[in-house]
Amino acid sequence: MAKMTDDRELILGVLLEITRDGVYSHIAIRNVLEKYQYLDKKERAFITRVVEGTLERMIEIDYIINQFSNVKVNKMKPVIRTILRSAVYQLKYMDGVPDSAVCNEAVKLAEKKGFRSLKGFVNGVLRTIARNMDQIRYPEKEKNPVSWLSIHYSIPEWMVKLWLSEYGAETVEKMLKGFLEEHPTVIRCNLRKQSEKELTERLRKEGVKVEAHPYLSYAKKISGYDHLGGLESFRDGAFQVQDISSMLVAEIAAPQRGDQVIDVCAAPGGKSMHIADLLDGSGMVAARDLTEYKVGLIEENICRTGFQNIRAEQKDATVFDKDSERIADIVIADLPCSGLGVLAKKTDLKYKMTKEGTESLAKLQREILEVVRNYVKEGGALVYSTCTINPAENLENVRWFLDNSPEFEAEDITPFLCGELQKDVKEGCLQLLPGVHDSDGFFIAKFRRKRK
Ligand SMILES: C[S@@+](CC[C@H](N)C(=O)[O-])C[C@H]1O[C@@H](n2cnc3c(N)ncnc32)[C@H](O)[C@@H]1O
Repeated sequence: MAKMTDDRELILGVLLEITRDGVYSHIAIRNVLEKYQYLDKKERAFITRVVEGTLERMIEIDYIINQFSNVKVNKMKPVIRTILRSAVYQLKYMDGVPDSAVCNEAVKLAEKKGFRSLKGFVNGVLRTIARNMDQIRYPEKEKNPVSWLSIHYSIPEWMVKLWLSEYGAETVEKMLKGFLEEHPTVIRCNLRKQSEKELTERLRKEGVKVEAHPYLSYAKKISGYDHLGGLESFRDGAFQVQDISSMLVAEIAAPQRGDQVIDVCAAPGGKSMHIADLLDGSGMVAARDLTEYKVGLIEENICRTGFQNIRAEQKDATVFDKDSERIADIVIADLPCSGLGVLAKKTDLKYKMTKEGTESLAKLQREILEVVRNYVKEGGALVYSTCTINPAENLENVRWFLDNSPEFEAEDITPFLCGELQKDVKEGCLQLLPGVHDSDGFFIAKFRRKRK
């Protein structure tokens, strides 16, 4: 039992780092699991599940707490608020943990953290919630769809409104459900290292379950392994973890032997490595990013695969690089964005991103596009992509770009896609939606510099 208390204290620490101190959830979770390597598999899984689940369901959890507590969540001390949140997650979503244990452990933890005087409060709120879990009053779906969707799927109201106006209620609900579903790991076979068939056989020998992905033959869904670092095939660089949506960028870029490619925002290097692979040892990919740290991440990936036709460079994409003027057959602009298409993977992002944040990112994207279009040679291509489902960062930016860049024309990406995706191409571009497509939310457009 003492061990469980320790786990809950670790959970509290991680959640505070994320919600109070602004640390990214994947980093906070990775740090704690690395620091406490002696924890067994079950404890590690418990910590990960409670942290991620609490973040995933935090809007609903706060709504429940507010219904039964006189002190509202936003008035509580961060430690108490966080203890209550993770306890309510366990009460509502983890059948395997008895309610009494959840309440007792939360009370003990409050005392251990110096809140002896609030033990009664924590106990009272949690026991009332445990008793009334079936009696919670939610907003009515028909009368107040925005609140209902927001609370039911724990998505901020401003995001629900944004998507309702663009995609309609039925699609939005599919998307929100999609964010909460578990997704298998998707990998890309490094074709230069082996065929997809050879990789599948190798992975199966290592005990991994491998399934085909419907959108691309060399993409696979894998499961049933402990951790990636434990697989020799991964350490050898036989494959790359990459969502299918990201793989489509290189497919749509369609590099030809000997092409010069500049990827202006490349870290950690997924799309650059993919293009280097498709170039089959020829040409060159300049994989750039802003900081030394990010460039280091690209270098690690280059090292792992051993590819020779790619180099990492530290360059600010908003600053014009004279040496790159009109030299690229392909420029990849996979730009910093609000990330609203990957909320399933980045559980804390929905609380950190704001409407204003999306607006300034849309501006930054325009600023970068204005600079990097100059690197595309005559007849060359510029591929623009984001991992968001915010129209202002996607189709609206495409329209803006075409209006302001008469030397470019839109290129229809339909021929580069499988039949299932071709029907979703709009104005030559593809908007993938989580829960609707078998992928993250993602956007891809392609422009070509006209020949004179
Ligand atoms: C969407 S991520 C790129 C993901 C990458 N293309 C891949 O497939 O692995 C956007 C990247 O833009 C970088 N970035 C942000 N501002 C930048 C700038 N001014 N110049 C260059 N890179 C920038 C970020 O560091 C981040 O790595």
